[in-house]
Amino acid sequence: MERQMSDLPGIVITGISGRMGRMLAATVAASDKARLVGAVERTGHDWIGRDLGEALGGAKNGVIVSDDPLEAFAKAQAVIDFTAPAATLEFARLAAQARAVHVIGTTGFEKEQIAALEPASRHSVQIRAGNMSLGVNLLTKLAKTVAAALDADWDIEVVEAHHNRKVDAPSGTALMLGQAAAEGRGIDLDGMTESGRHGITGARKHGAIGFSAIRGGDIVGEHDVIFAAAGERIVLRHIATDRAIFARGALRAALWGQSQKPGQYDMIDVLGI
Ligand SMILES: NC(=O)C1=CN([C@@H]2O[C@H](COP(=O)(O)OP(=O)(O)OC[C@H]3O[C@@H](n4cnc5c(N)ncnc54)[C@H](O)[C@@H]3O)[C@@H](O)[C@H]2O)C=CC1
Ligand SMILES: O=C(O)C1=N[C@H](C(=O)O)C[C@H](O)C1
Repeated sequence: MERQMSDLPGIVITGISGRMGRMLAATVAASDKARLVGAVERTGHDWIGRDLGEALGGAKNGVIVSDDPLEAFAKAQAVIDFTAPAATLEFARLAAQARAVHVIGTTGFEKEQIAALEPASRHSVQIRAGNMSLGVNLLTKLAKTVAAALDADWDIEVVEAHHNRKVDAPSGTALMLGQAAAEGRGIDLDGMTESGRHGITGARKHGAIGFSAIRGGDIVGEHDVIFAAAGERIVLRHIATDRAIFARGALRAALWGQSQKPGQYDMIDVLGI
């Protein structure tokens, strides 16, 4: 029997006017596996109450931009959320109330905020990753493998570059890569991190994992994991040239989440790698 449009999982996108919100709107609209049923922005934004298609500069699509997340989530099977940490904490609670899958792309969380996401995952599927692309998730595996093969005489440095509007550092991806390297080396990343070097810093701490951030122009996202030893260097690199890779990953997660039990997941779970 042919599948009706209304049988497809309904998706709500939060932060709809943002860089990722717009990319997600295009990705869901182009998909034959999901349909857009809601779009959320912060209260006071000038898109609230407007037809999304028109707000994006095209034809009407019948989705009205809302600042009432609970009402929007109640109509959806999944929420795709690339906003800001405080907003995502609230959306986690509301997604759990609506029993909707919550795909979290937001980065820049404090440790306590990550812990505060857990209670909602007892009632909803929560999928969170600092990077939703296949390439970066594969790179975390490689970083872990390389770190496991090398001793602490190989200095590990994570260098990331992003556009000049990015508000958090190190990037969520850099933290994923640093965490993977720490796991490979069998150390706790906390207490073994070096970042923001400036002035007379003293020599590099033996065994530390370093983080550096570049911000400029319209760089979508670039990450190097450098393993540097006396006389040689290994560099693992990912370059994102199109935000569509993150949006496609997020939509894939939203669909995958439809058949999972409540709990916390990441993109490694989704991709099965
Ligand atoms: N995990 C991944 O693969 C990726 C993650 N990101 C992360 O996604 C987040 C957003 O990135 P961009 O789209 O570049 O930022 P952006 O600043 O362009 O968009 C964020 C949007 O969220 C909206 N927003 C903030 N608070 C809100 C609230 N309470 N209710 C509704 N909307 C709210 C803002 O108004 C804005 O439109 C960042 O944390 C970024 O690091 C970005 C790209 C890929
Ligand atoms: O803010 C961005 O743009 C990006 N954020 C994510 C991160 O913090 O790593 C993913 C990607 O690099 C783009």
